[in-house]
Amino acid sequence: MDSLTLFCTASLLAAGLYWFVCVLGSAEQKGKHAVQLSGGSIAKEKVQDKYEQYWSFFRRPKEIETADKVPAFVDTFYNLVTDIYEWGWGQSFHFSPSIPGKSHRDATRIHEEMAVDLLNVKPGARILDAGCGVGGPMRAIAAHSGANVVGITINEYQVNRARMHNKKAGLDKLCEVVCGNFLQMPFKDNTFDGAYSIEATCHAPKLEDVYSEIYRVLKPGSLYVSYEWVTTELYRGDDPEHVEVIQGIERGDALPGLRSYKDIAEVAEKVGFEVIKEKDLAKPPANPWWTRLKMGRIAYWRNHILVTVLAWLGIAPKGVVDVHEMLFVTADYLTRGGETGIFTPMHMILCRKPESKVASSSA
Ligand SMILES: C=C(CC[C@@H](C)[C@H]1CC[C@H]2C3=CC[C@H]4[C@H](C)[C@@H](O)CC[C@]4(C)[C@H]3CC[C@]12C)C(C)C
Ligand SMILES: C[S@@+](CC[C@H](N)C(=O)[O-])C[C@H]1O[C@@H](n2cnc3c(N)ncnc32)[C@H](O)[C@@H]1O
Repeated sequence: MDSLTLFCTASLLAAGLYWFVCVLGSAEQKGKHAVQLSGGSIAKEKVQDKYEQYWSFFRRPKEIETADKVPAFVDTFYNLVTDIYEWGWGQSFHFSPSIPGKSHRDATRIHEEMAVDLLNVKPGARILDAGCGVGGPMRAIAAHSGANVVGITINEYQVNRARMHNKKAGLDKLCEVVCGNFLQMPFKDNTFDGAYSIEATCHAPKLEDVYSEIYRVLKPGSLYVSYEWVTTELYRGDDPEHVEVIQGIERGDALPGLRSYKDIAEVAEKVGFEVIKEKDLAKPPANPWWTRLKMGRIAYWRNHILVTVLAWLGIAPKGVVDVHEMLFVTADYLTRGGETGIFTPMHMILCRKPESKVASSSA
């Protein structure tokens, strides 16, 4: 081979590699590139062990049922998946109904804005995002409503990512991020003008514990909206296929046990909320939320090759390959959950904390 041919071949290979890794492998909102994949706050050499530890929770299901172990288990999960989510999905870690003619990004934003529109808050209001991830929804909501959003997440790596994104978006004056447990929040009673949670409270071992905390920090008369992950009225506990799909979703998404749609309003009322509205936003005429997952299949294969090569080269931590594989399988269970209609990630509930009762003079 003469030197010109060698030069051209090498240039083509380099351009091809650049395209495969940096263009195809970039995050939807350019938050993360494949070469930057990490295990969150976990040291590179410990990622594989932590992944094994994550799975051990499911080998000993009683452990997950022990409520006090759940936040640590969820924290480990988000160390493992946060970079992959940002890289392969974007900065909003949730689903939304697809909207014909609109991009995933627009459909996501519309779903987020709907939450704050339901809260009916004014610019300058202080609202809570319970389980804020890296803050995709928080930024969309702050920009749309002019409200000050305080987000809380159990995962410190997400706190740092969210703060960095807030600053980059010029929204750090409106958006604040706190590292903490939404089952015991570091906020004073009656201090928020509204609250929302998007696909986050499903991680709570007892819904009552997170709803009562949100109730405590809300000012009387203010509203709370949540998009909940639940099994629907079509789910049958005696159908082995249904059970397999739901268990697959629980294992791949760090869930201590999916709840039935019936439990949501019951718990909200139990902690003191008035339920104003409840609706499965996935029901027709909404278009399927799972088409985005299904359409991504070719990209997942490409991602898997990319992650395997990067781990082999020592650029990505070894355990990332297993985590990616787990997500690959989970995507399939989620799709089956959506297609069969036995599962929804967007059972919406809107509630109000009642106005304080005026003490009667005879009391
Ligand atoms: C609300 C939660 C998370 C919901 C979704 C944001 C994530 C659920 C499954 C995730 C993914 C599955 C497949 C991945 C794919 C194999 C990879 O190449 C790129 C990232 C995925 C698409 C990833 C992205 C995020 C999800 C869709 C839960 C945890 C309560
Ligand atoms: C699927 S993500 C959704 C994030 C965000 N709502 C979004 O839509 O982008 C779930 C979030 O809930 C948070 N979370 C789960 N359990 C928590 C807990 N006990 N305390 C605080 N945050 C928690 C996770 O850390 C993560 O940020």
